[in-house]
Formats: sequence, C-alpha cells, structure tokens
Amino acid sequence: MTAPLVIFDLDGTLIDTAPDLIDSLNYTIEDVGLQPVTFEDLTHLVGQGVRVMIRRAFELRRVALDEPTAARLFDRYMEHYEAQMPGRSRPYDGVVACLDRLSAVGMRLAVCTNKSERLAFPLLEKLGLLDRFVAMTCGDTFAVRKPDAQHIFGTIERAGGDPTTSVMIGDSVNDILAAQNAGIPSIAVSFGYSDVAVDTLNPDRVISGYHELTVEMVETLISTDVKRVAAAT
Ligand SMILES: O=C(O)COP(=O)(O)O
Ligand SMILES: [Mg+2]
Repeated sequence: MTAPLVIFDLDGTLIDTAPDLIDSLNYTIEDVGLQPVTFEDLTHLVGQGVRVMIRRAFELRRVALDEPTAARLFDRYMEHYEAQMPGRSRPYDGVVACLDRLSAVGMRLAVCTNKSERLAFPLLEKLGLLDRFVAMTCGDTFAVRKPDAQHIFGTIERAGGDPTTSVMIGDSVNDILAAQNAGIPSIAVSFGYSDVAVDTLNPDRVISGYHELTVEMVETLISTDVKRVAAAT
C-alpha cells in the first residue's frame, strides 16, 4: 500500500494568516476609498486567491471594479503582502507537533492551497515549514484550483501518493468540496475562515484543535475509504 498522504490547506488551516490578509487587503482598497474590511468580512472574501478577494471586496461595498483598476490593485496587494511576510502569520497551535507525529509513522505531508505560488512558497519557507512537505500546489499551479478535484489529484501525483490512501484537511467549502469531488476523506478544522459552520459541509471529521488530529484518525479514515473504494469496484 502506498504510504498515507495527508494534504493540508494553508490559509486558515495550517497558518493563521488572517491578520496579514486583512492588513494587505485594507491597504489595497484604501487607495480607492473603500471602507476597511473586518475578520467577519474576510470569511466571505478569502478562498479563491487575491484577485477574487479584491473583486469580492468591491462587491461587498457595491462598487464597480474595472479591469485596469483590478490589475493595479492586485500589484498593490502583492507588493504589500510580500514586503511584510511572514508578518503576524503563525502556524496554529499544535501544527508542528502534529506534523511530527504523522511523519514519525511514515505518513507523507503535502499542501494544496488556492494561495498563489508567489506568496505560498516564501511564506512557508520564512516560517521554517516548507521542507516538511513533499509537495505544495497552489491556486496558479494548474489550470484549475479547489474545489476542482484535479487540484487534489495533481497534488497527490506530485507527492507520489495515491487517492485511496490520501486525506484532505481544510477550513472551507473549497477544501471539503474538493475532497468530496476527488472521492477522498476530509477533515474540517473549526477554527479557520469558513463563512458557514463547517459541519454543514459534511466533512468526515471536524477537529477543533490539532491535538485531535491523530495518526489513528488518519488511519481510520483511510481504511474506511479503502473499503469504500473496494466495495464500489
Ligand atoms: O488565499 C486564498 O484565497 C485561499 O487560500 P487557502 O486555499 O490556503 O485557504
Ligand atoms: Mg483555507
């Protein structure tokens, strides 16, 4: 059997990036006089990368956004975010111990994020976490991104894993839906940036802290999944 692969989402799952996402977004939209957004707003804006986040901020304020302005504001955001990385962003409590625990029994770890490569790689590098993962794929790595199943399959392929022994862990509808679309088990974290209660997304498990993400939980989900796949074929 291929070694189990645990695939993590980044923003709101591995790393609490919200303070920096909010700072950079507010710096960006201040330039055109848009009212600053709050954490509650962010849960509706984040998830599909920077361009979509800016567009949704304009929709939230019911202000039209033309293409040249969108392009200029995208550059403004990227420069601001890059300049302060890692800023106030930190791994959630227990992340490092959890990665240690899973790696210690031979599980492989990967990241599947809708953040762009330009931001995700340096952020994990600066936080000293990048070399923990055998692969990271981002919102601009493939032609599609979460919730498209191909983003998950592409991550599994790069990590040398197999869908029947892979698990996805994330904080939002994009992650849980991507896992469901790919037919792999999912674990939702309750402390991220979802705009709905995560149990309504029907993940296989919900955890409220990394101490709950055990080797046993991953093994149980994978063995249940192997049986499910076997029963279906
Ligand atoms: O940056 C985003 O919009 C989403 O990033 P995530 O997929 O890591 O949550
Ligand atoms: Mg997320």
